[in-house]
Amino acid sequence: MVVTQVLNTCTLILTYHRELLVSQLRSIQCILDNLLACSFVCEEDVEIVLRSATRTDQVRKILELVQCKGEEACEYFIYVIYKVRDAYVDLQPWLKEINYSPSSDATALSVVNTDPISRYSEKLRHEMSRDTCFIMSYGQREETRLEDLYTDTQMALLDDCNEHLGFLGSLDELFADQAVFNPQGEIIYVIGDAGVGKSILLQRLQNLWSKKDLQADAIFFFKFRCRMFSLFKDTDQISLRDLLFKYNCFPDHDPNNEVFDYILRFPEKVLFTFDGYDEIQMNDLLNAPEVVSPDAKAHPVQLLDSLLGGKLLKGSQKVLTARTGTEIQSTVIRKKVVLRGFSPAHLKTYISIHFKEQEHRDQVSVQLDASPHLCGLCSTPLFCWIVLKSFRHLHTMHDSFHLPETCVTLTDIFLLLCEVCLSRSGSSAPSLLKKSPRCVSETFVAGLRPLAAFAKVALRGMERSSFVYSQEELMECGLTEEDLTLGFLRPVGECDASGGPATFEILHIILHSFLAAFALVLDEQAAAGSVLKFFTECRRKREARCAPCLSCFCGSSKSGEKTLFETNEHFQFTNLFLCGLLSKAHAGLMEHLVSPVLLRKKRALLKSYLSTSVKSHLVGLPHHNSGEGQKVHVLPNFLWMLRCIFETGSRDIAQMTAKGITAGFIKLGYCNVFSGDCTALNFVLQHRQKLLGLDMDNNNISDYGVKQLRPSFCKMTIVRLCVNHLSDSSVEVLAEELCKHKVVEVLGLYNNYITDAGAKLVAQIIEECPKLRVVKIGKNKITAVGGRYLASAIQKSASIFDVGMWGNSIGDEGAQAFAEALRNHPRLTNLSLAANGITSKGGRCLAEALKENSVLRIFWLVQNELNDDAAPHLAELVQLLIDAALRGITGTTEGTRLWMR
Ligand SMILES: Nc1ncnc2c1ncn2[C@@H]1O[C@H](COP(=O)(O)OP(=O)(O)OP(=O)(O)O)[C@@H](O)[C@H]1O
Repeated sequence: MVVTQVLNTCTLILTYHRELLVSQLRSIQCILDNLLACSFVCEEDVEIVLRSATRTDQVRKILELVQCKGEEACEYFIYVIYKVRDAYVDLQPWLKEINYSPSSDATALSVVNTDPISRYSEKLRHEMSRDTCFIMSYGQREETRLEDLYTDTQMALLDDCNEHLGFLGSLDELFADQAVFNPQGEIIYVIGDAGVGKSILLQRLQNLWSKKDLQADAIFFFKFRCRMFSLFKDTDQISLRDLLFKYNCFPDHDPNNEVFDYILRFPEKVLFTFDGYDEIQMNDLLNAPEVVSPDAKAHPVQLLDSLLGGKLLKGSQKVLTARTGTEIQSTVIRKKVVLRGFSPAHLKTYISIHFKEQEHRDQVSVQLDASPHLCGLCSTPLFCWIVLKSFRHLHTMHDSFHLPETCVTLTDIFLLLCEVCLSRSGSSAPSLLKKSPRCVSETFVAGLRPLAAFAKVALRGMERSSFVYSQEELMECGLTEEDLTLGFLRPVGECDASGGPATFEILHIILHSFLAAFALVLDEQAAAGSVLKFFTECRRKREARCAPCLSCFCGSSKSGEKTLFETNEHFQFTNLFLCGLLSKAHAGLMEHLVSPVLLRKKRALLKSYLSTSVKSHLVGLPHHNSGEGQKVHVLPNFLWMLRCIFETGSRDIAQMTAKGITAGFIKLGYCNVFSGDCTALNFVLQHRQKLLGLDMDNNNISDYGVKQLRPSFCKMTIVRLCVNHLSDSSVEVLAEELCKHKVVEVLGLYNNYITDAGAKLVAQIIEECPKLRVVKIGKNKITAVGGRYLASAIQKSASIFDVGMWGNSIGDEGAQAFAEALRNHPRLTNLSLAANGITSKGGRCLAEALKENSVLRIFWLVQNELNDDAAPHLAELVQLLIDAALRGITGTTEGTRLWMR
């Protein structure tokens, strides 16, 4: 401070702090540019400075120069350091130390930021804005702006055990501390099913950052698609610098490597996005040592591994996306977000963004409302996009186009997409006056040549697990230049690592799978049996899969054998579409494209394969006995089997599967079941004669899924739908069905969005279903009103024995109602009223009621607002209970201690 007062002129300040400035001042060019622009120095001065060999000498020269020019030049020198913060980050503490505040003379002068770091940041923003402002659309003819079409989706936060922690309110919250379960971890891990919008979410982040609208402290943003890493040869070796600059953008005018140095010094200012980690392919390279030096050359996958594992650029911010089910080491994860697709409200918004005309909005909404199954499919943004796009296109082309109805399959949706692409070939803009009748088979027959060629391309890619094609390869498969604009492909500039000719990929990986399936069906040359090649591949991979992992990122592979990391979902999708294309429902169309005899042969082969594998799968499932009878926890492959069976539409196989489930209780918990899958499940369960328990906890079935399961509830003894985003409208369906059939024994609805209206319906189920023993309805949105309905129903029920109400807000009024229910209840043994906002008033009522209850054994009251007032009353009853969990009582009196016993 004393020094600052003495050194009251900038000239003296520079003299006094010369040593520090010489050692810390970087970005010489920016200082020189500004001194020159304001005429404090001339061109010749600049030349003299730049002639010095080292940076430190250059700084010395500059200091001499400005001090020679006088006080004004010295102050301007400091002012530049003050204004261009990013470039002179090291000197910011020094400015504080000297208490610098610019004079009005200095602020009258302008400062231009010509610092390489800021310039590079600007360049990155500019290129990122250009690359991210459009959303994928059909072909290269039509483009939609991201900001016009982007709609929020449900982004759920998970903890390290995959327990639901609520939703993200906005994308900015992605970087907030909320739900961080491992502060040492650096990766924000975003997972979700195929087509749920992971890539679009990253695109949105990139676009926001490019416009400086993202609340993340990042000067640089590097985006990578994991798919690009499969384009490198095994022998390729590159440096981290090349990985960053060659595959994003190159820093101009940076002779002293300042940008890269900055990145190494301040990795926390760098944000990375890596899209599609499930597509990373592992190979022998992974046994090579990890990369720890930023100067070393290594295979790009190793660099990726080291970046993700924090061995390189430790402290950088990283968002990684992958398909659900892709496991990575939890120690590197900071927080986890799972994308759940569109909620009904999002869907409405998306429809209104898509259609400007009210008439179209209404038509689509009416058609969707009539089909919960289609709505379920449309909760996945990709499927929704196809459905709405197809509607718009086909509606303008043809007289009366309706969306597919009740039993729409994924094959139907992708056939629609192909129809749209093919109907665009050679067609002029659709005219409102000249609408033609729609004939699907005609469109496909007319477009068969390009369709078969695209299918061939897709099959090739699928066989070699590489999804990027050169124009040459496309031509080899029979495509013409004109075909490329049909809409099946999109260019992928960023994968063009070597600056070579353009490369392309199929619009979306699921369309890729669909086209590969089409190729298998169309192929008249290969043996009919080869149609099953990807089923075999999936089985092989299932059997071979052992701890798949990147070397340091996911633990090391012990076997040393060539292990594949990628999920085999694209094969599973190909199989699924194969089932659809060979189904009887599509025979009418396919017979126009392939010989009917061959088609029948392939169908028979597929059917026989499916039957055999369903049988062996079901026999092989691990059964175990539980209090609720024989139970079987199905494996994820079971879900794919159900999906395939549904696509075939084969009642025989569905019947056989239903019979093959010998256990009385199947667990499909944490199986990633989404609402669209419920139709497939229902398709099989319809054929089941015997009663069945079904545990679907922790999935994403939503109200649409429950509606799809409606016909199956008649045989369900156990209905567990906890953590599934259900609202009261699901409970309406349940109440109708369960009360009609009265076989239900266990009802699990924990952690959904059920309100008092839903609670009233659950109360009806309790009253009307005489076998109902267990009801779990905790963590919903039930208040005293709903609490009273439930308590009154429980009071009347002679069968109910276990009730979980934890985490609602029934308060004292609700507690009073439960107290009444407890009084002399003949069977209620377990009750949880924890975390319900109950105070001592409610506690005293419960205590009084307990005096007249001799059966309650487990009673949870933790996390309420009881205090010592209630304690003595309840305490004397503790002895009666086996496990009275009554913590949460405040106060330190004798009563409390008694109570805590
Ligand atoms: N939030 C969104 N708003 C509007 N449209 C979306 C949104 N998310 C996805 N879409 C639509 O769905 C399509 C597929 O999304 P995207 O490619 O991001 O899915 P994904 O989860 O990355 O799929 P995959 O795992 O199969 O690669 C997008 O091209 C877009 O048309």
